[in-house]
Amino acid sequence: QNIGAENQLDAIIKDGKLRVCTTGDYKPFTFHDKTADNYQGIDIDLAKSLASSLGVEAEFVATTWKKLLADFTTGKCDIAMGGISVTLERQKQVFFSEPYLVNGKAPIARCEDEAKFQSIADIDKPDVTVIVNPGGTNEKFVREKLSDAKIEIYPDNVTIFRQILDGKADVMIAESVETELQEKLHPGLCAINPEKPLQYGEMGYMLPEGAVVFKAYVDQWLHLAKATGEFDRIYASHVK
Ligand SMILES: O=C(O)C(=O)C[C@]1(C(=O)O)C=C[C@@H](O)C=C1
Repeated sequence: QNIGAENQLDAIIKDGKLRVCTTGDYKPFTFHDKTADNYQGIDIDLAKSLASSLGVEAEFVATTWKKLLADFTTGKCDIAMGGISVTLERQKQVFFSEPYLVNGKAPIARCEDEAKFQSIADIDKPDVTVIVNPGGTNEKFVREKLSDAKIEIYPDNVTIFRQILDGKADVMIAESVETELQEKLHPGLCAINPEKPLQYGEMGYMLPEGAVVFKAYVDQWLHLAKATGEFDRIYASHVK
């Protein structure tokens, strides 16, 4: 259905559901658990909290990093949540909520290589293989910053970290929150300087272009989630 932008909030309430586009491949924000057949993560819990504040159900709509913008701009969902970077390129076609996290791109590698990969220049060498998931800002970053290193595209952002451990690639450059979690999930991998990312980044929720009333609501809900400690509680339950 094509909802007039200014009526988005009313339409969601009337519809009884909040359709949330999410990729399900990005811990700790959005993860599709195949066995349990459900979505888990910081942004999944926050989506449920947003839906509940509206008195509606959250309905998760699967998307991919490649299809995210197309799925969103063709109206497959009301909001997109799950570790999405705010970019000016996307902002030309959509609105973003206020940013809810600041982090940025940082490397992760086998721990024995930590000293070898301290900077972009260290990584950008012909004998270094950088593995990257396609379609998002990780791919954009490595394509812009690396010219000599080998770039290997690997489609599954869930098993991608295992590839480094197995020696199929040397480094991945991802978001610092993610590298800090993945080093815990993969003993042998080390997040490299996550406190000093190689590039500044912010995460936000993707909203329909022009949906000013809905954006005002989401921003206020987010503000309250932060002010009341709900945001921190949800965050801490996924990042131990
Ligand atoms: O495109 C974005 O918004 C993202 O931040 C998503 C993105 C990516 O850049 O590919 C970020 C980190 C994860 O490793 C997976 C997905």
